[in-house]
Order: sequence, then structure tokens, then C-alpha cells
Amino acid sequence: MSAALLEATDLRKSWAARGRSVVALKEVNLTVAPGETLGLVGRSGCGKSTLARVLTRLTPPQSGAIRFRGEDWLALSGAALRTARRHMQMVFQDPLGAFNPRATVAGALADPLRIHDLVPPARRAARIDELLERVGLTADYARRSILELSGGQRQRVAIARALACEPSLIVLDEAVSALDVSVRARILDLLVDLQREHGLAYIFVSHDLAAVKAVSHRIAVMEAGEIVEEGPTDAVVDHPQSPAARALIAAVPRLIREKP
Ligand SMILES: Nc1ncnc2c1ncn2[C@@H]1O[C@H](COP(=O)(O)OP(=O)(O)OP(=O)(O)O)[C@@H](O)[C@H]1O
Repeated sequence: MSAALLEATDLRKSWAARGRSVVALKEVNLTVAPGETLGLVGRSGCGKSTLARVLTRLTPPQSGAIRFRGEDWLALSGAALRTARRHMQMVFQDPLGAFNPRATVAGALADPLRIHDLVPPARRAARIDELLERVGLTADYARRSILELSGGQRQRVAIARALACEPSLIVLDEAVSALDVSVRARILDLLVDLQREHGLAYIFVSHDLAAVKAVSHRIAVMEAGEIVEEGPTDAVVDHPQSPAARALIAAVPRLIREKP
């Protein structure tokens, strides 16, 4: 039996755009172990978001296989898929698009608790307070509207909503890219703390190698729909082998590169 939490094999995906076909993924293979962060990095348009969407089953691949928690993930449907989905959560760059803008924070966090029947109704309010506390927000945020939050606060609520599902894997697609540097650093610290506490695995998708380096155990470098390099974070950052990895490293300011 494989020890991988997630194992993707030979994923292929093309998009139809303006009458022609764009190959976004060509035979992509990757694995993620329980409790591990795989950083997925590459320049704009290389296929990172497509891969994130295929792994989370927001988009079907043309071919390939995905095993998640020992199950054939692409074969699940109906009630079995709805039940299994809570184990793989996704956080996007713009969480506003992922929330009902009219919802309150409490409403947004109550949805997964109710849908997946994770805590009895009488315990929900207390669980929402706990989740807010876990992401560094006070309980009085529960009453606020999603619209009145800052980008960083909204991203914390998006992470809290993912945590509410008690997932084994969170796919974060450019989840900190829109935040200013100090907020970004605090969210990255939060992700690392949550991983230690809950044994979560992450796929951390970003074009920003400095952010990827800060949180990842391993890095996979994508170029034109393929993973062209993959290895432990230090090996990829210190001794990049592929032109794509070298170009990404050259683009990181020297002070960040040399930070311990
Ligand atoms: N819904 C879609 N319809 C048509 N083409 C798409 C669609 N989504 C992505 N593509 C194309 O697939 C390729 C890969 O795009 P993708 O968004 O996966 O890259 P990315 O690495 O995430 O880029 P970025 O960092 O800019 O978000 C690009 O050529 C893109 O134009």
C-alpha cells in the first residue's frame, strides 16, 4: 500500500479557447504525503491553477488517475463524493468569490459544519468561536459581514472555513499573493502552526518562490503544463537544475534568497 495521501498519475487537461485547444497539463505526476507541504511554483500560465482545479475536482481532467486517502478520487460521485470532499479543501487568491457576499462570518463557517454534520447544532456557535480563535480572529468577528473584512481577515476566514471541515489536505492557490507583505508573513506562519497542530498536508500554489520556500517541504516546478523539476525545498532553491527553476530563483530579490 502506498503511504501517499494524494497520488496523481499522468494527468492531462486541455482547454478549448477561441476555437483552439490549449494544453494546460501534460502527463503530470505528483504525490503528497500526510502532513507535508508540496509547493507548486511556475510562471504565469504554466498550468498551476488548472492542476489545483483538477486535483480538487473543480474541473475534470481528460485522462489520468488520482488516488486520495486510498480511494480512486476521480471515480467518486454523488453522496460518496460529497462526503469525501470535506477531506480536501481549497483556498483561493480572492476568497470573496468563494463566499456568499451577503453572508456573515458565522454563516460562512456554519455552512460546512451543517453540510457535513460535523458538530451538533447546539455546539455550532462555540465551534465557530474556536475556529476564529485558531486563525487569530476574536469571536466578535462572527457577527460581521464578509464584505466588511480586510483581505487578510477574509483570507483567515477562508482558512477557518477550510479547517471547519477537518481536512487532511488544503490546496492553496495563490492564497497569500494579494496580501501585503506583513499580512502575508502572518498567514504563512499561521499555516505552518496549523499544520503542526492538525497534521495537515498542503499543496501551496504560487508564482512567488519566496512564499513557497517559506512553507514547503518539497517543491515542484511547472513549465508549460509539465513538472520539470521536483525535490526537497533546499535542493531546488540552492541547486536548481531546470531553466524554469533557475529563472524563478533569479527573480527573487537577493536579500530574500539569502535569508536563513
Ligand atoms: N477556463 C479556461 N478556459 C480556457 N483556457 C484556460 C482556462 N483556464 C486556464 N486556461 C489556459 O490554460 C493555461 C494554464 O492556465 P493556468 O491558469 O492553469 O496557469 P497558472 O500557472 O495558474 O497561471 P497564473 O499564475 O497566471 O494564474 C493557460 O494557457 C490558460 O490560458
